Amino acid sequence: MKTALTIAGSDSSGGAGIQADIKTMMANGVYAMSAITALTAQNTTGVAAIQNATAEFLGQELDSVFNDIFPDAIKIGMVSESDLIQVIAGKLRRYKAKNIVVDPVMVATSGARLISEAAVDVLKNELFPLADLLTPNIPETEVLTGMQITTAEAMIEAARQVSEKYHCAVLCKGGHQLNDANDLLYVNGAYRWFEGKRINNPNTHGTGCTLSSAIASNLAKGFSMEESVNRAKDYISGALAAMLDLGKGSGPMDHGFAIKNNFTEEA
Ligand SMILES: Nc1ncnc2c1ncn2[C@@H]1O[C@H](COP(=O)(O)OP(=O)(O)O)[C@@H](O)[C@H]1O
Ligand SMILES: Cc1ncc(COP(=O)(O)OP(=O)(O)O)c(N)n1
Repeated sequence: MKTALTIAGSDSSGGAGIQADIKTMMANGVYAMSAITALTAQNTTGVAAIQNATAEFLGQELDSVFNDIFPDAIKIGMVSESDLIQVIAGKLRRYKAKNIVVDPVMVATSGARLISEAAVDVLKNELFPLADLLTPNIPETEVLTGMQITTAEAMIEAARQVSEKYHCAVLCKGGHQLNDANDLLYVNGAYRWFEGKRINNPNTHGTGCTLSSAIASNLAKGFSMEESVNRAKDYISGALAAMLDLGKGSGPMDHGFAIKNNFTEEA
């Protein structure tokens, strides 16, 4: 069985972060492992508190995973402080990690800031150069380029700039702002649109986490970057279309929609 590791924060309400990643990886047929960067006290209405792991402990989590079950792909999500980012970068280099997907999580849809101002530069300088794929949404792409992105052309130009600067593929997600649910992949000097029909579901908590871990799962299984994105788009569309409705705010998706079977039947 292929394996994937998520390095991210825990979401106590289970819709984003580590919990979304593990559910997604399982539904996409890979063995899921985790290194937790932070605990968040969070639900569908917002983030009440954040407790970061220490850099030393995060390092021990990563050593424990890499020295035993080597991950075929890695997804990196919320990492809020510079020292944690530096530990991750050091371990990825040391263990020669491959198929690295970095979701540059900055602000939750609920409005909570999930990375300190100071850590954004460390993320760019230390982690981005190790990534095979970056998956910023439009506000994150604006922070990374200093551009204002209001058109499809601006999305292409911004993705080009990020891809050339960090020598990796970039998937700029239009889900929250532009163009239906069309995302733009910029890879090796060329771009391709991945078109998604916008699903009229107000419950989109954890969409970014879910997409990036679905892509990592498919890279772990040996699919190309383009096919991994294609399959991940199909998966997230299915999870949104299942119309789960939980919580008082923007609720989670049904990550298990594709694996409903005898074990999920109710009495
Ligand atoms: N209502 C929707 N219908 C279909 N796809 C969506 C919808 N909202 C987001 N997506 C898709 O979910 C993925 C995550 O995008 P996005 O929500 O922008 O990420 P983030 O959570 O990082 O802001 C993208 O592929 C995006 O196109
Ligand atoms: C612990 C944790 N990590 C990441 C996020 C952000 O999730 P994301 O999928 O980018 O988007 P929203 O959930 O904000 O739609 C989070 N909330 N918590």
